[in-house]
Amino acid sequence: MKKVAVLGAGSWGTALSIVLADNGHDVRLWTHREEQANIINETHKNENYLEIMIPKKIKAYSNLEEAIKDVSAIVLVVPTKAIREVSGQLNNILDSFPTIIHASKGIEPGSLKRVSQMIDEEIEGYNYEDIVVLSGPSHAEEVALRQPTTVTVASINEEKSKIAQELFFNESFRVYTSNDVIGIELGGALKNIIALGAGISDGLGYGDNAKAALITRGLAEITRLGTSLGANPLSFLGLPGVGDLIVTCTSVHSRNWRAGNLLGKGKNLDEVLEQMGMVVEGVRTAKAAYQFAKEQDVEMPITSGIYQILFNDVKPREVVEQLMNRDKREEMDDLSTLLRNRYAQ
Ligand SMILES: NC(=O)C1=CN([C@@H]2O[C@H](COP(=O)(O)OP(=O)(O)OC[C@H]3O[C@@H](n4cnc5c(N)ncnc54)[C@H](OP(=O)(O)O)[C@@H]3O)[C@@H](O)[C@H]2O)C=CC1
Ligand SMILES: O=C(CO)COP(=O)(O)O
Repeated sequence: MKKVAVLGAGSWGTALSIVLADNGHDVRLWTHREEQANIINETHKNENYLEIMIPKKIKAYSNLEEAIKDVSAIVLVVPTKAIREVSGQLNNILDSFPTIIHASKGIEPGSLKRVSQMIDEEIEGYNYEDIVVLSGPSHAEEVALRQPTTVTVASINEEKSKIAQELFFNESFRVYTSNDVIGIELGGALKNIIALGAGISDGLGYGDNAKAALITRGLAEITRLGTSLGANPLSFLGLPGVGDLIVTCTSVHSRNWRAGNLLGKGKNLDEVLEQMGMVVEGVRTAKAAYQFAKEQDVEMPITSGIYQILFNDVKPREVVEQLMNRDKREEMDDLSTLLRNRYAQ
């Protein structure tokens, strides 16, 4: 049994706490709101985020220092926009270096940093190579019901990814390892943009053909950007790539899909975000990926179209028309060059 602190008591933090508690660990679920910690401890529910009973042995904390005392692992699972703030708070109170596993999916606009890079910048003295990312097709709602789920944990330090695999692995939560931190983080972050697109497509009344096109061509542009940033292209064929694209683009559980669906039905971004009440990571990540694509000189037409819908009030149908009328091309042209170059080395 290990002592583990899960920081972030939203849907995903709660679901991951349940996996850890099922595995016999002493789980401390930290929220930045004292009232929420009291409610969780009294009722064993976290109703705004998940409609399930939380095992009684999971204890909620609102005091960060108490929550992380003597833990061997910290699971950081706040929205990407809060990663720096929470990591900064940790920096002030950590007196040892437990294994840090993050499960957040996003890229920071402006700096274009991935989550592990932000953690590294905020926590002094922590070895970047030891940070672990957990990602994959995993709706919190299904994980909390112990439905079969598969994820990947990646770290440059193999020993750390094995520690994370051991912590979470059980009969309904199968965990693979990888050393491709860049690919695993980018796959999880960038698929949220495509999920917004899939929701928009459904909101416009388009069918399965359009969604399959978005998933497949979305994967192509994720792979283009990802490999230009140093990811292994094969990672995008795995759980945090294709797997997570399927799960978020085809499910009403996905907040990104739901937000896109409302946009497709004619609501504007402010109205959508107000209605959602939970984090929609694809919005900020679309801003970051649009900027990244320009910097890296990588073609990302779907991401660019979604950026135009989100931030420039371009009508979704106009974007669809632009996408369908782009210059004719061979399907695999740049991807085959990319794979040839990589494996010729
Ligand atoms: N839900 C899912 O199925 C999955 C989510 N993820 C990823 O996990 C991350 C978290 O998502 P999820 O749990 O779903 O999000 P939710 O919106 O469900 O919950 C976010 C939680 O973080 C808290 N929070 C927000 N800002 C801060 C802050 N500055 N300090 C401390 N806590 C803060 C929120 O508190 P408050 O209640 O006050 O707003 C809330 O408890 C995202 O990056 C998401 O992409 C990954 C896989 C699956
Ligand atoms: O990442 C997820 C499932 O793997 C959850 O996606 P949403 O944030 O769109 O709900």
